[in-house]
Amino acid sequence: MKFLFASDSFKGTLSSERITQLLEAAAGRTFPGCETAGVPVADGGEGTIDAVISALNGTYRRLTVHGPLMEEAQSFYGEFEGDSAIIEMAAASGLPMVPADRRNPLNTTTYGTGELIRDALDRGYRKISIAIGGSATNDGGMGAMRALGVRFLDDQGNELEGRGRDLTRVADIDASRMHPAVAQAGFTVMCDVTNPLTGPDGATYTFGKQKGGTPEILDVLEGGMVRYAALLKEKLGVDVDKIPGAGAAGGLGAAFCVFLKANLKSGIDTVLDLVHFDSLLEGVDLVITGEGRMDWQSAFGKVPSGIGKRCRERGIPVAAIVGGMGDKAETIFDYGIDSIMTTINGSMDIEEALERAEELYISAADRTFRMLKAGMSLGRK
Ligand SMILES: Nc1ncnc2c1ncn2[C@@H]1O[C@H](COP(=O)(O)OP(=O)(O)O)[C@@H](O)[C@H]1O
Ligand SMILES: O=C(O)[C@H](O)COP(=O)(O)O
Repeated sequence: MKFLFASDSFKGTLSSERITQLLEAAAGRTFPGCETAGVPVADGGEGTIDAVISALNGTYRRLTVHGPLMEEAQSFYGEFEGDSAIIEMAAASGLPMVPADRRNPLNTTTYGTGELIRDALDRGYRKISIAIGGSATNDGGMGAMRALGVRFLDDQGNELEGRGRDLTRVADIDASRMHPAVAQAGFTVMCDVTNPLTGPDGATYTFGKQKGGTPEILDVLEGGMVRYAALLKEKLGVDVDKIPGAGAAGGLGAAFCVFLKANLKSGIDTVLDLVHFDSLLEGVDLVITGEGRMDWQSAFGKVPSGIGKRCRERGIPVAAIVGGMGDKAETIFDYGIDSIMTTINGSMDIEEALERAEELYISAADRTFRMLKAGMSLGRK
């Protein structure tokens, strides 16, 4: 019996690596002597640098940047031998960095992510991967581009800060003062979702609510984002609106396409390739994956859908252990995931679930393995 563990982190509560440790212990309790392997994975959101640094022996560079509300924030990116670096936008502009009562995508900015890129360029890195997702922002990437020298102007010629609310004001773009090293560098962008920039499946209406957007705020931001997309097309000649991934991280994907001439890739597929996931599947009987919350968004390129796709191609069953389930979580059954177990095991509010994350995960892991063991005896009589 061989199990492979490859779960996304549970945002803000459990890292991918910790989940692997908990699964290894639980597997041994129900299947003593079973063979297990684990690999940290991520899809572009929080935890992507950790997964890639552990797979490729990178090191962390730590620095101070501006967080999502322009506050001072400690951040980091990953450095590798040669001239490669990996940046995770969630490490500078991520949702957990904003206290719940201050979350409002009109006010947040990706400026800090631009500062990370600027630092990497200044230190000579020219092959830069940027993982995007898990953001607190819906600014179309204006903040990040401003940190790299692009000026976004209102109809009076005043420079805008590059927060979400500026999407409704931006009337002109001046990219002439872009950091000179941008032109010498190659950027690969790892998106955690495949959503377009605008529309019902776009950045604002899909992910704006979790960033604190009320229906009224989302309507304002969507109006601004439509305007912004038209301006990018008019001033820079690039039509990003329908590119898959342009809507990742509140439209940061779109800005990277336009200003950095970046290729947008699936974050999970890129990470799975980097950790040689396909070869890890050799001889595996069952894979366990998961994420903090599984819902209809999970099929848009998140960890479970990426893992499910590769396992289904090889006929390997996949069980998911997730914190909670939301709307249409069962859609994931069409993407190679065979079952979903939640860690929340009784009536409790989300705060309690987050506080007791590890204990609840252990219980769910034990229940999962017991269920698998029971399933193995089916048809034996
Ligand atoms: N231990 C947990 N138990 C229940 N829900 C959790 C837990 N950890 C995170 N979550 C929920 O998961 C949500 C984030 O989803 P997750 O799948 O981890 O991130 P992402 O969608 O960025 O990949 C959080 O808003 C939180 O409500
Ligand atoms: O808006 C974003 O940051 C993402 O691309 C999706 O966010 P999530 O991974 O935090 O749900």
